[in-house]
Amino acid sequence: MTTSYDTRYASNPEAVKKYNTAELRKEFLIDNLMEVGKITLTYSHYDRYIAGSAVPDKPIALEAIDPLKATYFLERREMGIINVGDTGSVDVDGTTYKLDHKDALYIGRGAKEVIFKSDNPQRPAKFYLNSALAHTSYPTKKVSLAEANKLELGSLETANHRIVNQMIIGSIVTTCQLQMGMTELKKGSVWNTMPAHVHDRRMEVYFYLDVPEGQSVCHFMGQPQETRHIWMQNHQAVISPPWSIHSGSGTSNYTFIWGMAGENLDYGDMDVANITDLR
Ligand SMILES: O=C[C@H](O)[C@@H](O)CC(=O)C(=O)O
Ligand SMILES: [Zn+2]
Repeated sequence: MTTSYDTRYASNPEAVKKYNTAELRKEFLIDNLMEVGKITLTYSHYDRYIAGSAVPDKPIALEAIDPLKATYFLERREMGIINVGDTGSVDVDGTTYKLDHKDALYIGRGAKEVIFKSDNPQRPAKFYLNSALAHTSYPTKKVSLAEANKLELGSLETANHRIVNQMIIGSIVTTCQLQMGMTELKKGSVWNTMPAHVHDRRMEVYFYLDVPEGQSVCHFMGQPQETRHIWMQNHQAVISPPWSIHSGSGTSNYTFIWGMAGENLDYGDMDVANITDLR
């Protein structure tokens, strides 16, 4: 089996208050990404968002999984892809999109045949995948890291100097629900998304990468006055419910990919939690 999936139901913040470490990780952590020769997917019932990966040692086709009850994966969905490995390509209904390290691809609803390939199977492409429901079909488009809309946030003094690369975002690609990008922390900065925020109208998934060997990222989640943490390793992802903050602090600098979907497409529509009010 090249494709496997795992289902995560939505949980109530009142129930999550009582979770121990193992329960919290089982519910929110995605720790089976980037397996060579496989497509691994997590289907979250928050906005029916799917996060996963495809690492082709030989060409791998995207197949519909049972919970979609669809004849092909993108029958009612759109997809965003960011390559965090070596150069590869994605064939979408016969058109080849070459993706270098950190390039993104948006695929609109209705694409029937999606095939993942690596240029060199010894050094495979590592495609991180996010997918949301789509009400209509918008054109497929590649977005390189150079084409991203860049926001410089934070400062070295507060250990959160970082560049937010907005890649799959309104001004660059038209999507139904999906927004994706990659935030790179500068050397000496370890905090992401601080001050933290929630957006109850959108769920979000964070995928951590560029975490050096022997280092980790401590990811903070929960309602702003009821936070919990999940220690995360390189190439792991975490589901952020709409009611949760999503912020992290690393033992070094690192990068992460954020992806979200829900009620609106307004990136700046966040409810920021004051740092001194966090509990
Ligand atoms: O809703 C937006 C997302 O949480 C991220 O884009 C935030 C982020 O990359 C950062 O502050 O570093
Ligand atoms: Zn957010």
